[in-house]
Amino acid sequence: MALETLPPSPTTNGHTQMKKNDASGGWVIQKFGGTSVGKFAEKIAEDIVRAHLGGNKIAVVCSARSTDTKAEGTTNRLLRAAEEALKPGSRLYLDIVEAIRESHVDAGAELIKSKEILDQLKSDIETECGKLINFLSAAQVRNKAFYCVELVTRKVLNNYRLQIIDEISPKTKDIIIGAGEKLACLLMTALLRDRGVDAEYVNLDSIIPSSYTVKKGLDQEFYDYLPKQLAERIQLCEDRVPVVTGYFGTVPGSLLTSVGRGYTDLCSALLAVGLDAEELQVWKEVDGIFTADPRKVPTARLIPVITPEEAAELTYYGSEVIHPFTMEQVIRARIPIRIKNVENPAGEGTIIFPDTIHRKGEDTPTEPPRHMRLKTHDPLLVQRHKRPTAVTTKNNIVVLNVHSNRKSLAHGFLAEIFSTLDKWRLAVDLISTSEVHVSMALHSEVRENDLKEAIEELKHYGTVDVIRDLTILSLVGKHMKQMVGIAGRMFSTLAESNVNIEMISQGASEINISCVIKQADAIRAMNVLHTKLFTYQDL
Ligand SMILES: Nc1ncnc2c1ncn2[C@@H]1O[C@H](COP(=O)(O)OP(=O)(O)O)[C@@H](O)[C@H]1O
Ligand SMILES: N[C@@H](CC(=O)OP(=O)(O)O)C(=O)O
Repeated sequence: MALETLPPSPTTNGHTQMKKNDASGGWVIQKFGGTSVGKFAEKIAEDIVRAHLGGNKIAVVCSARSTDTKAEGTTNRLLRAAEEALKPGSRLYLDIVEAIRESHVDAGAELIKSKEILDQLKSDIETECGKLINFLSAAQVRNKAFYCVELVTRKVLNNYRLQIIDEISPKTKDIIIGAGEKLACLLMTALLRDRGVDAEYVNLDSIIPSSYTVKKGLDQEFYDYLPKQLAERIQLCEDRVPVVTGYFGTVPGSLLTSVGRGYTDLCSALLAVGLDAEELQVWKEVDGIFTADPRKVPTARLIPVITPEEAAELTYYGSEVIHPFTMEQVIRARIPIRIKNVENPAGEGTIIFPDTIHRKGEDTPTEPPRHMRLKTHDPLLVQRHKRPTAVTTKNNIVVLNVHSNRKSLAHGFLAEIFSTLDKWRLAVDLISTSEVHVSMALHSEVRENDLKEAIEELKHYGTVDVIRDLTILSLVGKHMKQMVGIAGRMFSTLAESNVNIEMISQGASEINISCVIKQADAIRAMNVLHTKLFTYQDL
């Protein structure tokens, strides 16, 4: 019998009464990232989920486990297994799945005291890993068959240059990575039950029926549809705590290509909307959003409240605390998002919610969150001092400078440049232009080959020079548009510290001033700006 259907045991691990999810308060969604599930599962079960029951109804969303870094986590291992399964004859994917199986069984054995629950968990892990191996083996067979057809076709066409398909289809990859969230949630459900919480495993892999189609990408229709589906599924849990796989099936266009890594944040956001939650809590290993990356700037301070626009700018410019798609739907539904630390559950964290001040282009200011009882000293009502909100850096930047050969008019020049970038699927992070000159900063983690091809093509329109090993340094803050001279202070501070500036750009949003500097200067520059521009008495 799978955990999904196992009846709660009334005497589990000495807990005579299983805690129910029957509080009168509204829903709070608690999303836990992979490294938190990997390192602090017990703390999550006891000090966070169990401790919150009683006041609110809780829904838990988990990512795939990472015991050390995300790079070494289950999702990356699964992606490696998928690559291996592509190679005809390779059996390495079996070793990878075995290592994943073993790490989940070991974690269960270490954490779970009830033999009955542990045995059940082990059997569920075996089943899940068995399904995964079958799927990977089938993908390998399919690939071999495709390879044979290619061989025949190319021979017919007199082309003997053979290629093995070197990329697994995005949909197949989605199904493979989904196993990571399923295993993490099976473990978390078992652990919660072991600690006296009546929990139910909720596997979302078929929440989107295969018949569901969208016209183009993940549009608003999809964002309205999925929360309803999720809410319906959660209602079936009645008064058990749902432990939901942050993986939500094969979405139109594929999860990895349409949403990308970090998709479990989006899942929790849509669940919050579907359940009309009081709050979405994203639990991490940092106290919230800081004025700068606390690993790089020791004097960085926690920001109590931040607007979604500011959080989005920080996310795009190197401080990715939550997935950029998380905010829009939740804020639309007037649900606050709170970033909290699993290692410090008592901390207030950072609340992401719009302030009630008019923004340019908007007639009506946003209303405060419906469920928050605002107090007069509430930070949402307190005007912050006029200083930037945060400073951030994004490394591995390459700058392309294109000087026009004046064979086309200025508007044609820009159109040609952008169609080249579009053709090679290159996204520009920052741009600065004059009629005959364009400087563009791109993230260099793009496919090196695409970048090379694009550069060759850009040479048709002018001379191109390429500068590598750069960093985008950005000041972000909603108050900056009223701060006369802030850009001047930013650049003079950098100049005084001998930081050379390669390129400057002020975002259209007016809440971001960015420049490009050498990567070797990045940490020093960020610390200098933080010291000089982030103290109240200074401005
Ligand atoms: N402004 C910022 N505020 C908070 N964290 C930041 C900021 N900029 C960068 N970071 C980094 O983002 C990371 C996010 O938290 P964590 O949960 O540990 O990472 P992950 O989601 O990658 O597992 C932290 O390690 C922190 O150093
Ligand atoms: N496990 C997935 C999804 C995710 O959201 O991860 P995390 O919450 O650990 O960032 C990934 O690594 O992409």
